[in-house]
Amino acid sequence: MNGLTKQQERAGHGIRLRDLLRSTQIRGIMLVVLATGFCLTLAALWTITRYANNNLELLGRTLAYNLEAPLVFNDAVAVQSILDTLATQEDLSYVRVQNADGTELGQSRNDTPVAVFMDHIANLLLEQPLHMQVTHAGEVVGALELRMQGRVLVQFLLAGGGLILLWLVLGVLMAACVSARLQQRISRPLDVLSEATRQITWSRNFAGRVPNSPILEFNELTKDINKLVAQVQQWHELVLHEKAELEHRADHDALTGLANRSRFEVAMQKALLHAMRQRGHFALLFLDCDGFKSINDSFGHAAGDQVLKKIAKRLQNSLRDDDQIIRLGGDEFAVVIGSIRSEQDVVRVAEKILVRMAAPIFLENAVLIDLTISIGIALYPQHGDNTQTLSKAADQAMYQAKRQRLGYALPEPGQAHMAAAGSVM
Ligand SMILES: Nc1nc2c(ncn2[C@@H]2O[C@H](COP(=O)(O)OP(=O)(O)OP(=O)(O)O)[C@@H](O)[C@H]2O)c(=O)[nH]1
Repeated sequence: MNGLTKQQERAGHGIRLRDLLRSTQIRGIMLVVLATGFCLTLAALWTITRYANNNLELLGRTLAYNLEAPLVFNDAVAVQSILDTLATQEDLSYVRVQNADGTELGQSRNDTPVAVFMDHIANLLLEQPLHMQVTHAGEVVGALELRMQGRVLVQFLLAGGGLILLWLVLGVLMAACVSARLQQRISRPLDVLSEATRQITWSRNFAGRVPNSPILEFNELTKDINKLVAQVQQWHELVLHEKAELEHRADHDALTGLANRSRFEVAMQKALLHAMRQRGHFALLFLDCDGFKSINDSFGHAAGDQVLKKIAKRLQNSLRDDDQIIRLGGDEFAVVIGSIRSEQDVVRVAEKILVRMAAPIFLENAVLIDLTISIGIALYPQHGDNTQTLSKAADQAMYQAKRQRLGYALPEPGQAHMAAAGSVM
């Protein structure tokens, strides 16, 4: 992993688009620069070589014209004088003049190291030495042999090399500029796109959307991603909704919407813990309808269901929001009331419930039902210090209330039998 950036680690081990674009750009521009430099050099070399060869021939003709008279008179001094003058003025490295018999009448040679070096370069490119005859009135009077120095050629090569180097530097600078521009115009929108996608995935914020891109293709991709995110969002919301519904169904009663038996232990533990911490009290009420079976038998199961729903509603209306109402099953309900200060508080609640339950229940088909309920009350810590003992105490009190038609009952302090209805500890 050494040498890899965090983004590379995240993206795996592939090359980044930005780097790929940059290297492709630089390679492309370098290739163009080198190719054009090479072609230009070839064209220029060809031109200069042709020019130099023509120049050599022109020089030969000029010399031949000037040497015509001295050669007719076989005047070696005049020949040498012309050679000295012309060879130093022109770019010549070697000139030799012979008369018609082949006798040498004059010679000029530049032997300096620079001239010798340039001579070698000129020999590579030019067709030399140039041999030329000197004629007079149609007769050959002598011959010339001459070579160019190649100074101009070397100057051209140096200048050309410098230009190519400059061209290369400019090419690299151009590549860097183009690459930076590309990064701005392609990589940045792509970075924005991938960052937004990553944010949505990581934060699971499916309400988020990828912003539009100035590049058409990226924009199409953005639209597709956003469509996909919208679908995922819908799916996610559906899953969340179903999950919530399943969770609700798991601990709620389908008929009344109250918490079901699975919540009873949780509610009791919560109330116990709170009361123990606060050194306070709480109450458990067990409620059971009297003769509910006869309602089912007389009016049908659907009517029984309606009655159970009304009872649940009346219980909710009689209690505070933070009191837990649980349907234990059938016609049995439990109520856990926290923050009880005294027994009178619970008694008042039980009486309030009984008053509400005493009102007749009207069913849809104009059936009127009179229903009574029995309530058993147990208080923490007086009647038990855990769920089991409190449940047992409340249950026994409820049966006591039912048997004696008391409405509600509490266990007597320190006794196995139940307290009488309305008794105060
Ligand atoms: N309609 C309806 N009836 C139910 C439901 N659950 C249980 N029951 C019925 O409720 C009745 C409860 O009967 P019991 O436990 O004998 O209660 P009861 O008739 O009130 O008798 P006591 O409690 O002794 O007064 C049974 O007939 C059950 O079939 C329900 O969800 N809907």
